[in-house]
Amino acid sequence: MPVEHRVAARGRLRARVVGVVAGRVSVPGMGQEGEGGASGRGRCVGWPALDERRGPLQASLGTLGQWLQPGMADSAQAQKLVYLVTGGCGFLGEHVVRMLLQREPRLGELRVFDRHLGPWLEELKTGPVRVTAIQGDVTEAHEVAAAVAGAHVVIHTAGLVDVFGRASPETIHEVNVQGTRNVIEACVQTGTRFLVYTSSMEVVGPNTKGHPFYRGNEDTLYEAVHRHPYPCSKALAERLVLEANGREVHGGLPLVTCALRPTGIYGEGHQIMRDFYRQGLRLGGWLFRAIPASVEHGRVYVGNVAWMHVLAARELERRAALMGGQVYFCYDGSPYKSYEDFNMEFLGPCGLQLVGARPLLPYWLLVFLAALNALLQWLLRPLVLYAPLLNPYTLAVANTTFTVSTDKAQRHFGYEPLFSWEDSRTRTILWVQAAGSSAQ
Ligand SMILES: NC(=O)C1=CN([C@@H]2O[C@H](COP(=O)(O)OP(=O)(O)OC[C@H]3O[C@@H](n4cnc5c(N)ncnc54)[C@H](O)[C@@H]3O)[C@@H](O)[C@H]2O)C=CC1
Ligand SMILES: CC(C)CCC[C@@H](C)[C@H]1CC[C@H]2[C@@H]3[C@H](O)CC4=CC(=O)CC[C@]4(C)[C@H]3CC[C@]12C
Repeated sequence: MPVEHRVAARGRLRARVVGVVAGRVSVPGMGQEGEGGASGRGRCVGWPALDERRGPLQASLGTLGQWLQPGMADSAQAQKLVYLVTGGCGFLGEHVVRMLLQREPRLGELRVFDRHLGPWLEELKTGPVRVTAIQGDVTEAHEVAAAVAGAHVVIHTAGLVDVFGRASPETIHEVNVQGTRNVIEACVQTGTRFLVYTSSMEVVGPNTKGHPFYRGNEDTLYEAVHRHPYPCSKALAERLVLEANGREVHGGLPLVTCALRPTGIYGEGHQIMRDFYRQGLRLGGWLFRAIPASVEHGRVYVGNVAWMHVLAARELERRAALMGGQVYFCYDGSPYKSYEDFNMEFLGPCGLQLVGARPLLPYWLLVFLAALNALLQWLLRPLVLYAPLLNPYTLAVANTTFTVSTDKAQRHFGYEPLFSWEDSRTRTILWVQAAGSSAQ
């Protein structure tokens, strides 16, 4: 393990740096001109309203020239940048970290900030890029500020992803909303100008009424009403990020922010996929259909989500006027299918079978079982954490069509999926097989 030491950051800020390793840089990406678009707004039932802290420059987005620091365009090729990835050791975060090291030619230093640092960071020891592992908590403003100080770009992907009732609503709110507020304030205090936030499709829906969202885009009208703490927190945090666009940061220049909204992410490291696989193995290779095949669920490969983050972060500087304050769904060529049929694309080749062309249990019984699980969770909470996959919220999400069809990220910053559906599928199958065999 690396030797623990402390570094002084700007002013009186201090960060806990637990390791410095280096990685590799390779192939550059791309980018092209695009046009403007709209961002979505959700409503959380039973949650506090946001502080109305709008930046002074928000209403007056300038021309590209106004956003560039003097000489930036000329020195763009030569300038090496410091990136910070919060949540860099999570499922998505690890892919973002690796993608930056492989595909961001201007990367000079990569800071990986997470509550729990992964041992795989040690692998990144060779190569020209300095990788700084920072163990920290986004809910601690001083830790965030110390990590952000001196960074050019922040990719804020840290979050508490919990739709199963493992964490309290207050904790989810604290990490996802206050954590995001801390990241924004740190950017403002320390002069960091570019912030990419990992939002979620859950910011839009499915809503509490179970309305379908069919091939929707960023401009599709949809009644976004949330009750569950996770989508509420993501919606509030996304709003904070978008409203922070244009705020003046230390040094006088405007903050530029955007939010990326993945649908259900799959790929190497996807815990729920691994859990389904293990459950199937325990049941002798069978899984039982619970949701009608006609309910389509949007899914996106983790490598493409990571690639979209890298491109968005890169292009925020050049296309600030266009991208600032915008939201983008994350999409790729993954087929539209029901949650279970989609999982079978990977679990099938691993030897599992999905039983039933139609759900084996009537829907009312699933609703009853989900409600029973919720009741048991509440009753048992003082004694033990009971958090099964099936609860009223997950059932509603799984049972509501939610698919996106958009090219906004392509138009605004030249995003094209880096991995084809075939590649994404093969990579995921190989990972499921390896993860499954390591569980035996
Ligand atoms: N998994 C999915 O299908 C989707 C995820 N997202 C969003 O993507 C982001 C990443 O999600 P995943 O990688 O799936 O989750 P994950 O749980 O694998 O990763 C989250 C990371 O954040 C870190 N983290 C949590 N609380 C923290 C804190 N207080 N301080 C510092 N680090 C903290 C965790 O240690 C973890 O490494 C989240 O913001 C999530 O809301 C959005 C859409 C879909
Ligand atoms: C047994 C049930 C009938 C099936 C359970 C499946 C569920 C566990 C999952 C179905 C849909 C998933 C969610 C969806 O992909 C959207 C998400 C976006 C996020 O930002 C976080 C994760 C999630 C909420 C994801 C969670 C698991 C499902 C509810």
